[in-house]
Amino acid sequence: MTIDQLRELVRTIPNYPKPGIQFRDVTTLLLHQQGLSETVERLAVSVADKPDLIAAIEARGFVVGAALAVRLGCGLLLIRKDGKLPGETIAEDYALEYGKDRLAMHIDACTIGQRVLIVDDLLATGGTALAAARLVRRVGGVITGARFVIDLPELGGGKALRADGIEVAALMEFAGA
Ligand SMILES: O=P(O)(O)OC[C@H]1O[C@H](OP(=O)(O)OP(=O)(O)O)[C@H](O)[C@@H]1O
Ligand SMILES: Nc1ncnc2[nH]cnc12
Repeated sequence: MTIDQLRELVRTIPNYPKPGIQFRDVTTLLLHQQGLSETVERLAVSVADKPDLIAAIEARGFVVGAALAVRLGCGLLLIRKDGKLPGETIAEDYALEYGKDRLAMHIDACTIGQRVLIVDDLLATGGTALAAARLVRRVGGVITGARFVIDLPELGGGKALRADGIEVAALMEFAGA
């Protein structure tokens, strides 16, 4: 499949969850057998250096992150919305395109020096991915990069991550907020 064909599988829902937001809905891409496997394969070949762990961000990032971890042969670190993990956690607040939230991870999910790739379905302002990077770094993990299915470049997430020294790639872009 071409990138344009993959792009056509992403549905756009206007004014969700708030007026003015063009919601890029990856669930329609996930429904498509070939679209899903092509997405995972394209992400996999974009990773030159296999990390120890993939840090996948709740909720949509879990889907892509888990599939990519199996394909690359690495472990999966779950970054969850605060209050969902049973063990001892650390947490970071962040802002996103349509609100704010708090992410958490188990304090023992990553050891000092482990190499961690951040994975999510979509990059907008970068607030979520940067909060995930802060969590991993707080326990001594090394961020090797970040991968997304979709980038909304006008929201500046790519620039913000690169300014933090994180290597970033996404499979496709959508214009506008
Ligand atoms: O770059 P940012 O501006 O931080 O936005 C990107 C984040 O927003 C979406 O998640 P959302 O918080 O809507 O959660 P969900 O996956 O649980 O629906 C998306 O899946 C990313 O995690
Ligand atoms: N426009 C958007 N569509 C889907 N998920 C998002 N997360 C942040 N902004 C988003």
